[in-house]
Amino acid sequence: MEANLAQRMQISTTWIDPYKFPRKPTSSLRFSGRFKEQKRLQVFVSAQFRPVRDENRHRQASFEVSCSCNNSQVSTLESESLQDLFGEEALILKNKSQEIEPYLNGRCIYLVGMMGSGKTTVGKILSRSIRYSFCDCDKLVEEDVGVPSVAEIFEIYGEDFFRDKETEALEKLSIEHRFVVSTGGGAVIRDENWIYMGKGISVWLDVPLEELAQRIAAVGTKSRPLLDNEPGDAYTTVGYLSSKYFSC
Ligand SMILES: Nc1ncnc2c1ncn2[C@@H]1O[C@H](COP(=O)(O)OP(=O)(O)OP(=O)(O)O)[C@@H](O)[C@H]1O
Ligand SMILES: O=C(O)C1=C[C@@H](O)[C@@H](O)[C@H](O)C1
Repeated sequence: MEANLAQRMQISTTWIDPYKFPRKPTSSLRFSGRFKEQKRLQVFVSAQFRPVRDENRHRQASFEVSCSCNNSQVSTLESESLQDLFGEEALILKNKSQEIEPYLNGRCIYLVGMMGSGKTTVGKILSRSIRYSFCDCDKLVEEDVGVPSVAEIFEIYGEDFFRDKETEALEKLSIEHRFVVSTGGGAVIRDENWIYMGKGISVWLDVPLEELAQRIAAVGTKSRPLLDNEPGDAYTTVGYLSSKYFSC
């Protein structure tokens, strides 16, 4: 943040109950600043440590700071480079995205794909490469509803409510520029969502079923309401949903 802007801010800080916030930050601060009389800008900063293991199974700590403005996540900084995690693939993605950047004219990019297809991973690398902000649509909905996870929103209010909120979030994003948006796995099922996503460019991450099932089985389905409610193993469930959402 520019120094002169920071100087003009009246900063108040509040510790936030991590259980009420979707990202479950280790610690967080809320700043709010008043510019002139009418304009009010709220910036939310959250920080979290994530333990990760490298290929030799050494533990490493990764530190992430993200910043939201008017309930939209506007930037994320991570101490650990995602590029290191995905090596050559990340480099190819970075080079390709820099090639297309001049043709984007600031239009948003919407990543669509099944749960676990890599929308967040790819989105973060892509946004950094083309100097866009990264935004996770599920997180926008969680913040809007004030419930910390998609799974809980489904449980408390049901899927239709979640989908309505998702459509609202996409509508708000549709007037933005320079965002890479990771959409919810099921965002593709509503025609209305395509009208909003059509303002930008949508990219489908089409991952083979076997790979998806492995990724999902690795972390379990507890936090994934749609997958958790389906009978059968990860492969069967992913196959069923994938054909429901993405069969052409
Ligand atoms: N190209 C890749 N190669 C191998 N693993 C990957 C790749 N991309 C993502 N992953 C892994 O797959 C898992 C899911 O990735 P990610 O969270 O990015 O998917 P997503 O589409 O955002 O999922 P969600 O439905 O939770 O939003 C993560 O554990 C991630 O590390
Ligand atoms: O994790 C899940 O099961 C889901 C998350 C959201 O992306 C939703 O869009 C999806 O339909 C279900």
